Amino acid sequence: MNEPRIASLQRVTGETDISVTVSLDGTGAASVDTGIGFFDHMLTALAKHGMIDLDIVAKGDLHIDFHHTVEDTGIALGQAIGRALGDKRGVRRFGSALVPLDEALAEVVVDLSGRPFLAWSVEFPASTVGEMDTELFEEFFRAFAMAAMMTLHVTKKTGRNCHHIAESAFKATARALRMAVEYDPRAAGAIPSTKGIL
Ligand SMILES: O=P(O)(O)OC[C@@H](O)[C@@H](O)c1cnc[nH]1
Repeated sequence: MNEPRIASLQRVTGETDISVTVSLDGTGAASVDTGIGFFDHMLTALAKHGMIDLDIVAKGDLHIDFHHTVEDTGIALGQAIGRALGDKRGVRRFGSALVPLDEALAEVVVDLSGRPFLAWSVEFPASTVGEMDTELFEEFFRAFAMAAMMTLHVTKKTGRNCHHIAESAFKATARALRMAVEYDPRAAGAIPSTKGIL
């Protein structure tokens, strides 16, 4: 326990080429280049508020649309976080956060369960924000949760501005994840599951 939880990987398909490095015990330093400005802004917020150092370079078939790049970034990031977590010995496992951005309020609950699941309850009043289709946020979070083998509930409590709604969801995910991956001082290095593995 308390070994540096760092993971790097590269995921290459016929559609995307994505390199990710994560450090779960970082300061929230981020270097993100996906070719999609708003997405970079969201991933930078995820790093900052999750206190996860994040280095992402994603090259994708953006001439088609942003779908493959957004989804595959979720897969690669989720895989890297899952790899950095290892056996999850001594972690809190559960995390939750309510985070506003102006009129928007998002609630996120994370369980590092090993059972991948996304419960998405976020409606956007418009179909785009920046140059991104708002429907892609669900694709990102689903891919991320599946690849990280976590249970993830993302709920919009309220909100009207799409930028605010999206950013509150990413920030709440960051804070919930930060709580879940942190070491529990009372866990004494135990696996936080009655079945002995996660
Ligand atoms: O974390 P802060 O909200 O202090 O800063 C980021 C935020 O100001 C900026 O991303 C934003 C403000 N309104 C929409 N987005």
